Amino acid sequence: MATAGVQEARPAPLTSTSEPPPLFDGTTRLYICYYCPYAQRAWITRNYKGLQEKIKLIPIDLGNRPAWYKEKVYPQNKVPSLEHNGKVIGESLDLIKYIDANFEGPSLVPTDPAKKEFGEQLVSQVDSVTTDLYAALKGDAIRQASPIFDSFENALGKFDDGPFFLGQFSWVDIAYLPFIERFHVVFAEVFKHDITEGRPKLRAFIEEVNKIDAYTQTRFDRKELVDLYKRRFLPQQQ
Ligand SMILES: N[C@@H](CCC(=O)N[C@@H](CS)C(=O)NCC(=O)O)C(=O)O
Repeated sequence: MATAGVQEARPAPLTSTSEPPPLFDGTTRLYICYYCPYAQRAWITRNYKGLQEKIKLIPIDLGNRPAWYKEKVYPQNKVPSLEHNGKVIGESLDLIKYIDANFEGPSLVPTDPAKKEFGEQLVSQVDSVTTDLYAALKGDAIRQASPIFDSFENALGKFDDGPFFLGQFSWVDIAYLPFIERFHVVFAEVFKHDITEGRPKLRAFIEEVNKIDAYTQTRFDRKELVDLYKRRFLPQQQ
């Protein structure tokens, strides 16, 4: 298991010339890409539950993907996917819940009905929220994204027994965190705008997640992230 503060070794991504691992040999494998926010959700979940020894990380080079990944592992040809018990499951939001329900480690879904219901509501909105954030990058970014960051601030105020969306750290934080990380960094570096300014709960949230090793192990290099976003979403900023 990774020790606090020590970075777990990151194996080199598999490419079109890499041999497949010995598939369906009983090993549980999580196929990811280091910069993918969806894969990061499953990766944080695996780390938070302390499953570093039980779930092997298999990074894929999406730009030069091995053909066997689509043919033999995951026909949808996306990451993340999880090879477990002779089958392969995908979709990051489903995977958070699947890993939580099928492996040992601290539970990520609270039992309190009010928290459960609010959590389901927040997670059901995450795809449209992130779509709107990416759309904001193409327009008047700060003005368009501000109401979304305000909605995070409001949601973070709903439960007062901790700094996270449902008070204590949960699957909701994992669903939102890879995107909050990316937009926090990109707004700071590209637009010189601190999304936590005037949003103390969002600031506390970011401070607290940065103390969670399961997450910090998965963080993407700040400079590489900005370069990637400039190339992909902000060609006008290059
Ligand atoms: N809805 C999927 C989205 C996964 C996804 O789009 N992953 C991207 C990388 S960030 C991918 O694999 N793209 C490859 C492709 O679309 O060909 C999930 O939540 O798991």
